[in-house]
Amino acid sequence: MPALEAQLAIHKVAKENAQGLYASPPAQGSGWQLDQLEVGVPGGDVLVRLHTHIAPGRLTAIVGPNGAGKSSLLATLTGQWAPHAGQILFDGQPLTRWPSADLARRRAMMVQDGSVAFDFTVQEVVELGRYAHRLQPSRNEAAIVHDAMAATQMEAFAGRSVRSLSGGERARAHLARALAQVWEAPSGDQARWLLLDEPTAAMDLAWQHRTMDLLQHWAQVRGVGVVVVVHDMNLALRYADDALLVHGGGCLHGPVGDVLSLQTMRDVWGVGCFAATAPDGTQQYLFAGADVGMGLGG
Ligand SMILES: Nc1ncnc2c1ncn2[C@@H]1O[C@H](COP(=O)(O)OP(=O)(O)OP(=O)(O)O)[C@@H](O)[C@H]1O
Repeated sequence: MPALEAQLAIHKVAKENAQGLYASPPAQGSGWQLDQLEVGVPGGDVLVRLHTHIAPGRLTAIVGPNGAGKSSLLATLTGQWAPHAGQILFDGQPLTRWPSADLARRRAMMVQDGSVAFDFTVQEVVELGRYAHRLQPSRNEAAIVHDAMAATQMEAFAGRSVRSLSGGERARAHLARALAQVWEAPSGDQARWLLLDEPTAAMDLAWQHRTMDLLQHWAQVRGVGVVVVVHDMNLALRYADDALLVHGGGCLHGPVGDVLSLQTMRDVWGVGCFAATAPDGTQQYLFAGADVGMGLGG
């Protein structure tokens, strides 16, 4: 079995191998250094062990089965949950030493549950993204809010109660809020980050692709680090640079095509899968259903 395939026998190695394909994380620097990190629900068991580095300017897809710990990892990256063990360094400094106001200007989060406590309009929700900048506002505050709504085509909904929106529209409003929060670099050339938990889950096919395309653009052109939880392997294969697969208590982190191999589909999800190449050369998968091996039904 080739070395890569051996590493991707996930269920056999995950518990021992918390490193993945990026087995030697670079020395402290920009981005997220996950140093012998153990993630879990506060007071609960450890769900995932990780030792890796997430670099800015790349789109990293977090993938894995339901309940594997993807949202728990994001909650730990944002500092909402403390790690069970190990530490997180953000731009070389322990996350716990970062003042929350500084962090809020550098990274925006979009959670899975997009419900809001008050009856805010879409514009008010997007303006909330600018709250972190209230002490040092940009000269472009109004334009940023407008442009963030335009980026997700929500200008026409600006005055609508966010509670009245469909699931996909609400997701676009919250994405606009996150974009507004990190629209401009706060100072110098510091990288900004988007940490997004299944932003495309409620979106139709077109918006799934528009959203991932937008995020890829932000990573490639603006140098923003994008960490996004997705369940759609074809979205990950098409738009992500890297995949961080969370499974069986460990993780595999590496170039998306290496991590999300045909073997991974079978080993982790038990789903038969065929590769097809799109006209633009992107590898995509056709799924043959659960536990059917390589047969296409019948
Ligand atoms: N607040 C909580 N209290 C108790 N258990 C929790 C809590 N939040 C999550 N869990 C449990 O921790 C495990 C990991 O949950 P998490 O939401 O991180 O998974 P996930 O990989 O994001 O799953 P999904 O793909 O379904 O969104 C699950 O078994 C879940 O039931």
